[in-house]
Amino acid sequence: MSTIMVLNGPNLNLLGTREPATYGYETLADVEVMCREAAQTLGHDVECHQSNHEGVLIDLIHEAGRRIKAGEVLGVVFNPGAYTHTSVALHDAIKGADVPVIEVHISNVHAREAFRHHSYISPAAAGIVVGMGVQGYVLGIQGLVHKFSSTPSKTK
Ligand SMILES: O=C1C[C@@](O)(C(=O)O)C[C@@H](O)[C@@H]1O
Repeated sequence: MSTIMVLNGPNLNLLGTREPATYGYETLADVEVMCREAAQTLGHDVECHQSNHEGVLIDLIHEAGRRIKAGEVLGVVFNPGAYTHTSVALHDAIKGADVPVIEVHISNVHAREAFRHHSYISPAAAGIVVGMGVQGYVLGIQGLVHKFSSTPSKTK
C-alpha cells in the first residue's frame, strides 16, 4: 500500500474561517479526514502536510520524489495556494524531482482576479482540479490513483 502525500500551501491552515464564501466552512482537519477516507477506499494511506513557507514545500516535493523511487509514495495532491501564481521554484521542484502532482484549487481561480489565472504549477502537473470546493482534494486523490497506481486501467 503506497502513500499519497497531500500538500497544502500558504493560508490553507485558515480554512473554515478564511473567506468562507470562497473557500467554504470545512477546516483543514475536515479536509484531511476526507482525504484519508478517500485514499483508504482506494487502498492507500495519506500523509498530510501544510506549510506557509515555499522552501518547506520544495523540500516536501523533493522528499516525495525520493520516496516515490523507493516505492513508498504514489504521488502528491497539491494545493499550492498563492504560490501557484508566483513560484518558479515549485515548478522546478516538481519537474526536477519527477513527482506526479495533481494540482488542486478549491475555488475556480479562472473566475477570479486576473492574477489568479496563471499557474506556474500547471505545466508541471499531471492533472488539475479547479473550482470543485474541498471535494477537489478527493477528486485529486482519485485521479492520482487512476492515473498512476499499478492496477491495470484502460483509460490512463
Ligand atoms: O490560497 C489560495 C487558494 C487557492 O489555491 C484555492 O484553493 O482556490 C486559490 C489561490 O489563488 C489562493 O491564493
